[in-house]
Amino acid sequence: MKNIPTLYEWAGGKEVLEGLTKLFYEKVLQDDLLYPVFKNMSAEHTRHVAHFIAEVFGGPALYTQGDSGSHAKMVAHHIGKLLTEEQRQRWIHLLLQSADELKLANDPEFRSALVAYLEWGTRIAVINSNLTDNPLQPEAPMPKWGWGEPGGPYQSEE
Ligand code: HEM
Repeated sequence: MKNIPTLYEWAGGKEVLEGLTKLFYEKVLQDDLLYPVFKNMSAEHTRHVAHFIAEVFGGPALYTQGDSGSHAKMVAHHIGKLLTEEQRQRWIHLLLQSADELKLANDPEFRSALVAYLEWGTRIAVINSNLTDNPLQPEAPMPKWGWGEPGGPYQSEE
């Protein structure tokens, strides 16, 4: 059987993902639709998002251990932000544009897994942005993303 790398390994690891989010948020801050949403983001935001994705993609615990983050803390950042579908689509568009510009792995399998994750993650972010309370318990596990299929429909925590 072939040795299948994690998405993290295939993407190129920590430096590649940090480079991706760095370029991405430079674009975000130039974008009329997203600038108002991100204008107050912290200096660490860019690296934290890279570390979150790295961990979800099967890499080391860069977000939960390195940054003292958790899935619930990440979700908390989106609560009440009232993000729109238009903003979500622009977010994905700029992220994928950054991936192309940086020549991230572009094989169909990797890009399919990446887009699937971004579709899932951004839709969850929009749902959470319309809530007033965090639906996650502090100890909720980090999501894990691999090469395969979602496995079932969205069902709320209620
Ligand atoms: C896969 C999708 C996403 C992931 C993995 C993600 C990840 C994160 C993480 C890890 C943080 C916390 C950063 C920190 O600790 O400093 C955060 C904050 C935030 N995210 Fe997301 N996010 C996603 C989608 C989105 C989308 C689609 C939007 C808006 C269109 C958005 C808007 C924000 C905002 C406004 C914050 C707070 C920024 C601040 O500190 O002012 N996120 N996100």
